[in-house]
Amino acid sequence: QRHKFWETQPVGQFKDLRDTSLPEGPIEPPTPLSEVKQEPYNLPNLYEWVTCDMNSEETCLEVYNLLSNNYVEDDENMFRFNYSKEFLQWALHPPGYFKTWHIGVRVKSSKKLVAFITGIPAKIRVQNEIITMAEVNFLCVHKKLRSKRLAPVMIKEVTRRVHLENIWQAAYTAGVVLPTPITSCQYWHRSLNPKKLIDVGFSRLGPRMTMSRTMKLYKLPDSPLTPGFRKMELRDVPSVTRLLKTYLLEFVVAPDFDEMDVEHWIVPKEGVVDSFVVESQETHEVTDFCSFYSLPSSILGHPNHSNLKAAYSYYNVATKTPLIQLMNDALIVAKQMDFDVFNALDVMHNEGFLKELKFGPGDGKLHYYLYNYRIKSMLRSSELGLVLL
Ligand SMILES: COc1cccc(CC(=N)NC(=O)c2cccnc2OC2CCNCC2)c1
Repeated sequence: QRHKFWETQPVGQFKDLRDTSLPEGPIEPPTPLSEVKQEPYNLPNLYEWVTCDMNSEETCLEVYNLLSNNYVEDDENMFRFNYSKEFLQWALHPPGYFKTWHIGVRVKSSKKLVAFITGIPAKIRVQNEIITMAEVNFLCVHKKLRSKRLAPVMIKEVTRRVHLENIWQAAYTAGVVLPTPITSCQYWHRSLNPKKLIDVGFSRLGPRMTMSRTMKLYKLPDSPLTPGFRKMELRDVPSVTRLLKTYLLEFVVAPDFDEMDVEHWIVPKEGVVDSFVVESQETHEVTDFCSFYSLPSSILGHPNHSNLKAAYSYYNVATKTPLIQLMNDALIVAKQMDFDVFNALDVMHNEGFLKELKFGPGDGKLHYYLYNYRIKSMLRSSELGLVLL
């Protein structure tokens, strides 16, 4: 019964892991567009497909509410991701996006939105191949409709609509192990507001630690320490793009960003994504940058806290400033912006700062997957240069 659905899909199968004769690359060839199923997959009778226009305030609010009440929770069901409306519009409207890849399911009678799944196009390099893929995200089925096998049909429908745009690969993450991860990342948390994190049960007081000792342990300076550290601006896009493109070449799987992508994904958007550059005081060139996105979580059933303000490490490139110093400044500004916690995966060069900057390991893993693309063997998480939202 395990992976009944995934055993039918063009993804690396566990049984193939031993078979090193299988070539790296697409598992199935593209289908002629005329042979791609033209009509949507069948849904159970009571439900209908809908394309969600995220530029519509009303629809965006429906999607926000569905996710806010039914999306991913931590393993102990104490927290649930609470993506903001502005974040969802940012995440789903990158250059070249397709409205038809923002897919909802409504109850025919009540028109209530009860499920959602999305794709966005992205140029991803795998080794030396640059492939236009779909990044699939926000798969959500209302709690009351679980184990009706809706998720497989949602995945088949987004795959069909991706195929109609002549795109044959996808990238996605999950907190569960499916056939077959290209890598599994450990996530790490750096306390910024330890008292609140302990109050809400996100963290626990260490052995032989008092609350005041803990608050002192995580205390940070009031402002960044690196000379020339400032908020990124639109005028920094060319230099940040050069820094990021060069840096990401170090990794086996990474996005191939151009200036339009950097303008969309990295230029600060209030309450959504923040980024900072280090501008050399002598040459005025940008030598480093760091960025993090804002993904709050609802705190479930707590008497006096309802929201956990969390920053998630995004893309960081240090060429002159030590990475540890750059990321310490990221922690300092995140604390200044009243974030409670700063999260990071052990991808790229992150392992180099996690312990030194007092991150603690989370209690789970985030697994990365490619659809219809086989790679020889699993990557080390430090070989991954892709951060999904
Ligand atoms: C603290 O509130 C939570 C609410 C729901 C789930 C989790 C645990 C968890 N699953 N965390 C992650 O997946 C995670 C941990 C560190 C960095 N990025 C992450 O996930 C990102 C990227 C994948 N899509 C969700 C956000 C925590």
